[in-house]
Amino acid sequence: MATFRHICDSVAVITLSNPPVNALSSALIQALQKALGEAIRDSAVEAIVICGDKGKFCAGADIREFNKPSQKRGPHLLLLTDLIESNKKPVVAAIEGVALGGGLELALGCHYRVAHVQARVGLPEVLLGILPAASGTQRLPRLIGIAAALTLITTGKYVPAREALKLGIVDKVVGENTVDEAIRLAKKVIGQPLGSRQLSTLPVQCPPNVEALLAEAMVKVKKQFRGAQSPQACIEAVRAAVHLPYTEGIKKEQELYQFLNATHEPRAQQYAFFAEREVAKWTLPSGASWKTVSPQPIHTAAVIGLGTMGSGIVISLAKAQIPVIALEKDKKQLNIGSKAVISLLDRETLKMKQLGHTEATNSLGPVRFTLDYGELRDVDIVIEAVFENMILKKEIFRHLSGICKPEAFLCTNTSGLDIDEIASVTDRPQMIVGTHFYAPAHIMKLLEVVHGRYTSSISISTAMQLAKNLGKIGVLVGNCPLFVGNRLMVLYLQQAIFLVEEGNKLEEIDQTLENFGLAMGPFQMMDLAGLDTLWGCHVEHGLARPEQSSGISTHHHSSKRYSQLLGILCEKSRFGQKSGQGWYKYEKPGGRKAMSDPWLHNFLSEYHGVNNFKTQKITQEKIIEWCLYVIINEGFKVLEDGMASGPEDIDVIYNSGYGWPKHTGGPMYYASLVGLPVVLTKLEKYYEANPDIPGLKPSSLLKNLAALGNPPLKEWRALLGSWSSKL
Ligand SMILES: CC/C=C\CC(=O)SCCNC(=O)CCNC(=O)[C@H](O)C(C)(C)COP(=O)(O)OP(=O)(O)OC[C@H]1O[C@@H](n2cnc3c(N)ncnc32)[C@H](O)[C@@H]1OP(=O)(O)O
Repeated sequence: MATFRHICDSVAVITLSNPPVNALSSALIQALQKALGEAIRDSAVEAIVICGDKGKFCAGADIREFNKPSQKRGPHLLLLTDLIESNKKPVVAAIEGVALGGGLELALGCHYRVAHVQARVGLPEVLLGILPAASGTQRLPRLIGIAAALTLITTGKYVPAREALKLGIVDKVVGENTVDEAIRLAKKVIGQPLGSRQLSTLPVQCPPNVEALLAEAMVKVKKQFRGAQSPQACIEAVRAAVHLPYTEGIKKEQELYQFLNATHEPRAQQYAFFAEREVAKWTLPSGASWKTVSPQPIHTAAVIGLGTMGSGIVISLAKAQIPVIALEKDKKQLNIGSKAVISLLDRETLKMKQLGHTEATNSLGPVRFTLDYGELRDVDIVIEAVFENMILKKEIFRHLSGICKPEAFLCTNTSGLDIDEIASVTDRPQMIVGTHFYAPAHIMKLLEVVHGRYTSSISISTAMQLAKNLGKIGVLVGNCPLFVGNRLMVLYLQQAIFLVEEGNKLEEIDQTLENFGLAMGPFQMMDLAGLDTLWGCHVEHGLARPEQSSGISTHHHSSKRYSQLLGILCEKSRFGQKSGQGWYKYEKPGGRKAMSDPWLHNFLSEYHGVNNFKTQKITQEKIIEWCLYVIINEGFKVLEDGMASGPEDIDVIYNSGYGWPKHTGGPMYYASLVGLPVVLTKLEKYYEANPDIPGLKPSSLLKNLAALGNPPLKEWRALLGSWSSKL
C-alpha cells in the first residue's frame, strides 16, 4: 500500500493506492499527508492532482479500522482536508469509480473536482450508523445548498456523475482520461485566486424556510429510519452549518460523531455491511465455493408465469440486460401479464432516463412474450414463477425436462415448497435450484438461493452469480419447509395474532414493532402479503387447520395452540390490501393507506367473548420480546438444523428481505446485543407459561451458547464445533 507522487510538468499527481477500493486506512491517510506535505513544499510544484489507483478514487474511510481505538487510527482526515484547502497551490480531485464518505470529503477539501461519467459520489456514513465527520456536513451544504445536502447526507444515496454535475458537487464530467483532464484543469488554474473554491470560507445559502426544511427532514428520517439515531444526528450537524461559523460547525460535527460512536449502532451497521459481503462468498460443506466452482454464463432466460412475482423477475432480468422469454399459459393471462411487464419496463426506462442514461431504452434487455413452451428450447435458465401449488409446479418441470437443452438450469420461485420433490420429476435434478425472490422482485434486494438434496455446486454457483448480476444479495439456504426467511416469519406473525386473541390492539402491536424499527408492523405486513396466501401457508405447514366454524375457534390441535383468525377473515372476503379490507380497511381494493376498522374491533371483541380467551394485555417491551424472540429462537433452530451457513446469513435475509432495522444488525446480532442469557431466560419464562407454543421452546444451540456467557457473534461457529451447515 502506498501513496506516491510524480510530477507532470508543474503538476504533482498523488495516487491513492489501497486495493480493492482505496479505502482511507490510517496508513493511507498518513502516506497522503506525507505526499501532500512534499508537494506543497516543493517549489517546482505549482498544482496538485489527487486520483485513485485502478480507476477508483476512494470508497471512504477503511471500515475495518472502525473498531480500533481512535488514538491508534493515526492522523484525522479532517485535518488533511483543511490542509489541502488552505494551501496556496490549487488541488484538483480526479474522480473515477467512486468518491464515497471520506473519499468525497477529501474531494470537497480540494479546490476543483473532475469526474468520470460513470463515477458515483455520496456520503453513505448514515448507513454505517455515523455521520460524515471529516467536514462533510459543513462543506457540502456550503457547496450545494441545504436542501440537496440534507437529502444526500440523510439518505446516503450514491449520485451518478451527471447528477453530481447538476447539483454542483463536481465541476466537470468527462467520458475518458479523467486524470489527464484534471491535470489540464490544474495547469489552467495555476495562479488564479482560490478564495471562492475554499468551501469552508463560503457562506451557507439558506432558503428563508430553512427551519421548516430541517423539521420536515427530521419527520421524514424518523419515519424512514425508525429507531435509528444517525439520521437525526446528520440533520443536527447540517443545522449547525446553517447557524454556526465553519469552525464551530466542525466542533458540533465532532460532538455528534462521538455521541453516535458511543452507541451500538455503528457496530451493528458495520457488521451488517460486512455480513452482506460475506454471505455472497458462499461455501458448501463439501469445500466447493465461489473460489473453486465457476458459474455458467447466463446469456438468455425464460420466466414462466407473469403474475406479480413473474413480472418483477422479468424486469429484474431485463435490467441486467439478459434477454427474456416470458411465458403464460393462455392468451388471457398473457395479455394481462404482458401489459403489467410493459408498464413496469416503461417505468424503469423513465427512471434510468432521469438518472441520466441517455440510451435508456437500449440498456434494458429485450423481452419476448409467448404461449409456446417450444421457444424455451435454447435458453440458459428458466425461472418458474407460477401459483404456489406443488402439482402444478411438478407438471411444469416435467414438461421443461423434455423441452429445454440439457445444460439449462431450471429454477423455481417457490416461497417454501420442497425443491427435492420438484427435482424428482425432472431429467436433471442436479440442475434444479430454488430461487426465492421477494416482492416486488425488481426492487427487493434479497434472493434466497435454495440448495436441494441433488443440486450441484455449479448450479449453486450459477444462481449466486445470477443474484449478483441482478444487483441482488444471494443468500444460500437449505431446503426446509418455508426455507429460512418465511420459516421464521410465520412464527412471528402467529405470535402477533395470539396477542390479538388475548385482547391486545393490533394497531398498538404494529406501532410498537415499527417503533422498534421494523419497516412495517405484522398486521400491515399480513395485509400487504394477502391473508389468503398466508392462511394457505399456515394450513399447509400445520400452523392452523383448514376447516373453520364461523367464529368458533378450536384453538388447539395435537396440544399445539393455533389461531383460526386468518381463515375466518378470509371467509369474510377480507384478504388484505387487495380486497380493500383485512386487518385494516383501505380506501379501495389495492389501496395502501391502512385505517383502523371499527367493524374489525367489534368482531374481535365478540370473537374474544365467544371463544373465552383469557385477556392478557401486555406492555410494549413484552410485545417486542414475545414477537421478536421467536424469530431469534427459530433462527437458532435453523442453524442447529444446518439450513443456513451462519448467523450472518439469517441477519442478511432479515435486513434485506423483511425490513428488519439494520441499526440493530439483524435478529441474530440483536440477540447478542440483548445478551444470549437474557433472551434465553425470557424464552424459558414465556414457554413455561405457554407450553402449547413450540416456537417459544428454547433451542439447544441458544442454550449451549448462553451457557458460555454472551460470546460475540463472530465466535459462535468456533465455539460450537459440532454445529455445521448441511447445505
Ligand atoms: C471520520 C470518518 C470519515 C469517513 C467516514 C467514511 O468514509 S465511512 C465509509 C463510507 N464508505 C462507504 O460506505 C462505502 C462502502 N462501500 C461500497 O459502497 C461498495 O463496497 C463500493 C465501494 C461501491 C464497491 O462495491 P462493489 O460491489 O464493487 O464491491 P464490494 O462492495 O464487494 O466491495 C469490494 C471490497 O471492498 C471492501 N470495501 C468496500 N468499501 C470499503 C471501505 N470503505 N472500507 C473497507 N473495505 C471496504 C468490501 O468489504 C469488499 O471487500 P472483500 O474483502 O472483497 O469482501
